[in-house]
Amino acid sequence: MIEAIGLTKRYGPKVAVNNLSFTVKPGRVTGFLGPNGAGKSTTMRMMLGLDRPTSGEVRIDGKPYRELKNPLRTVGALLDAKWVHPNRSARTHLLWLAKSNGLPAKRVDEVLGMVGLEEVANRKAGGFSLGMSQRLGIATALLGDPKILLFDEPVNGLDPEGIHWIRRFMQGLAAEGRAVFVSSHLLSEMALTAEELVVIGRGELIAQCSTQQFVDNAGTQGVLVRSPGAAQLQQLMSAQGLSVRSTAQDTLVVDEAETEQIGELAAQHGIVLHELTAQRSSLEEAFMQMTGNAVEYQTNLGAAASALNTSGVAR
Ligand SMILES: Nc1ncnc2c1ncn2[C@@H]1O[C@H](COP(=O)(O)OP(=O)(O)OP(=O)(O)O)[C@@H](O)[C@H]1O
Repeated sequence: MIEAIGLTKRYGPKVAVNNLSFTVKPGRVTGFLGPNGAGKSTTMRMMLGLDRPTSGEVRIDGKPYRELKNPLRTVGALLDAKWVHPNRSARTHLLWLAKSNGLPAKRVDEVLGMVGLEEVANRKAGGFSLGMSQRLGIATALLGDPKILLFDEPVNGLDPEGIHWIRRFMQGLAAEGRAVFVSSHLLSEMALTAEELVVIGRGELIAQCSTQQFVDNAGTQGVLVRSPGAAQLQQLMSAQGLSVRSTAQDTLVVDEAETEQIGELAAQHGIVLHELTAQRSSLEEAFMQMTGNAVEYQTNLGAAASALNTSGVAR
C-alpha cells in the first residue's frame, strides 16, 4: 500500500504539487489522472525518492522509499521507457540490473517471458520500437517481483494493440494482488483500465473514488428545449430555481435538469414543445473542465465540485 500525505513540491515560485493526500491499495489498478502539467510525474518521482518533497511524505508499506531494505523487491517503476543504453541488448540490460541489485539471473528470463520479449532479447535496445521499449521497461519494473508497481504514462504513443496489451497486463498484475498505480492524461483510457482513480488538477487533489463513481458523475447533465413559448417557459423554470440560458429565440438550455421535470412543467401551463433533449457533455470534456478550471478559476470551483457530488470527492 502507498500513502501520500500532504505532499507538496515547489520549484521556486511554481507549486507543482500542493498538499496532495491519497492512498493506493493492493489488488487493483489505480489510475492517476490529470491533464499535462498537473503534477503526475513530479508526484511519482517523490514516491520513488527521486525528488524530495517541499513538505509532506510518501509511505510505502509504512516507510519512506529511502528506508526500504530492498527497494526493487518492494516497488517497481516505469518512468521513462527510453532509459536504456542503446547498445545494450534487452537481456544484458536486465542482467546488469539484476546483478547490481542482488537478484538471481534466472529472473531475467522469467520477466522477458512475461512481457513477450524472449525472441528479441539479444537485440540492441536502441533499435526497439516504442512498444518494445515499453515492454522492456515493464520487465525492468518486474525484475524484483515487487508488490507495488508505478507506471508513468505507459501507453503514450503506442498503437491500439500495444495499448490493449499494456492494459490487460496491468490488470493481470493487479489480479495477482499487486498495487498498480498508473498515470495518464486520458480519462477514456483510464476508464477502461483502472478500478480506482486519483484525479489531480494543477497539483491539487480533485477526487479519489472508484472509476465508476467518477464516470457516473463526470458528465454534467442538461436539457435542451425548443418551444415557441420559450420566453414564458424560461420564466417558469427560473421561478423554480433552475439555471436556464437562452441560446436562440426559441431555444433554452437548462443545467442539471431532467426532461420529465421540464415536460411536465410545460404541460401544466399548456406550452407547446418542439424539442426536449437530454444532453450529457462528453466524459473527456467534463474531465478537462474539472481538472483545468477547478483550481485556476475559483469561481468555477462550485460547479466543478457539484458535478462530482460523491462522498469520496475533494471539495
Ligand atoms: N524541475 C522542474 N523545475 C521547474 N518546474 C517544474 C520542474 N518539474 C516540473 N515542473 C513544473 O511542475 C508542473 C508539474 O509537472 P509534471 O511534469 O509533474 O506534470 P505531469 O502531470 O506529469 O505532466 P505531463 O503529463 O506533461 O508529464 C508543471 O507546470 C511543470 O512545468
